[in-house]
Amino acid sequence: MGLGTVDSAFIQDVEHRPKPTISDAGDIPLIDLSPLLAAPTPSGAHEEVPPAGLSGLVEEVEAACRDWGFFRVTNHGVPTGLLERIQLAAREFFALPSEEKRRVARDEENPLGYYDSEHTKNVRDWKEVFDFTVEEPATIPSSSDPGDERLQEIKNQWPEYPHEFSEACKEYAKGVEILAYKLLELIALSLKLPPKRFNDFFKDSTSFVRLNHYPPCPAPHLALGVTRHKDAVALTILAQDQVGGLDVKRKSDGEWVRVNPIPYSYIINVGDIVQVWSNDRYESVEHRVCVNSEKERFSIPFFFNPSHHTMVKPLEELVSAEDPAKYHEYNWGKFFKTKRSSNFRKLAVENIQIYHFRKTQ
Ligand SMILES: O=C(O)CCC(=O)C(=O)O
Ligand SMILES: [Fe+2]
Repeated sequence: MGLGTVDSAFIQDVEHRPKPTISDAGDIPLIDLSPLLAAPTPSGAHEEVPPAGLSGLVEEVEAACRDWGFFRVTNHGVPTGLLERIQLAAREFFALPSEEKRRVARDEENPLGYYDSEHTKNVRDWKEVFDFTVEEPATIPSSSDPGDERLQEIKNQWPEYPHEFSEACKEYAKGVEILAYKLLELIALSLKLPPKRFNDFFKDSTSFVRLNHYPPCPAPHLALGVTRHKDAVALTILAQDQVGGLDVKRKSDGEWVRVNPIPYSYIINVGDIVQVWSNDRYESVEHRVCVNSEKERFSIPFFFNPSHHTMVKPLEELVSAEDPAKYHEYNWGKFFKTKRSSNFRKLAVENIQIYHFRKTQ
């Protein structure tokens, strides 16, 4: 990071390097959530039928999740001031000298804090990150070993500078979590389920927020800010700045398309957990981040995750004799622990993925 030349650990294989031009994902759905402010909230519904004012919105969410796995939202209710405050805190934190940032570095024991050497698909990402959980502390398994039932409390590591940092982070997380629950309820309704069908899974959540900083890169045609990947989570709620660089693999034709920034909107994507719960009705879609040689970029994903003890499997209501469960169940905590410990270093093999739980048909 910050090297004049690019270390070979960052270099992508030829087929995964970004092309010089990319088309804009202009047709990615943009959903106006204002009906949520005017009509009863999704939680006002007690049945699988959305309240009158929300049925159009639920249909839009259904189409977006089915056709794209990605959408953007406006009028989402997260106060602008919360986003501006955490963006400023992130900018100030990443501008600190490296030794200062390393005082809150993650290590093998604690997966939270600062980190600049993540490998996605065994290629190093051109970025530095800071992770914190929404619940403080959060509980996860101590080991990825399925026979080991011990648990571990993971604690946020807050830096001394900037002084406002932890406050800005905590308040932002609380604000976005409200939006996360609204989206979860809309997604439940869109699958013809009661709006709170998923809510219990999120008590004692393992949700976390990541601050991403992508410094200018001298070789943006060779490296990526984040290598192509799918999010292992339930839902991601992403704030990106005005620089741009997020690419989504469009389902209709498999082309990479750029999600250009719209100020104060959020980018939502369904993760692997929703894919499994919905028995593949909604797929978790591949995405990546391109970097550029002039501008640094910041982004802030909120990863909405269930409790560690959640057993993830296709929902009973969505499977039938004609449409049997496509996945074996897996324990979210063990999955998370395996993924978090293995992305700490370059591996000789691929990291854990949900298709390892797919049933052969
Ligand atoms: O920076 C972005 O736009 C997206 C980052 C991302 O995909 C991730 O952190 O999982
Ligand atoms: Fe992602």
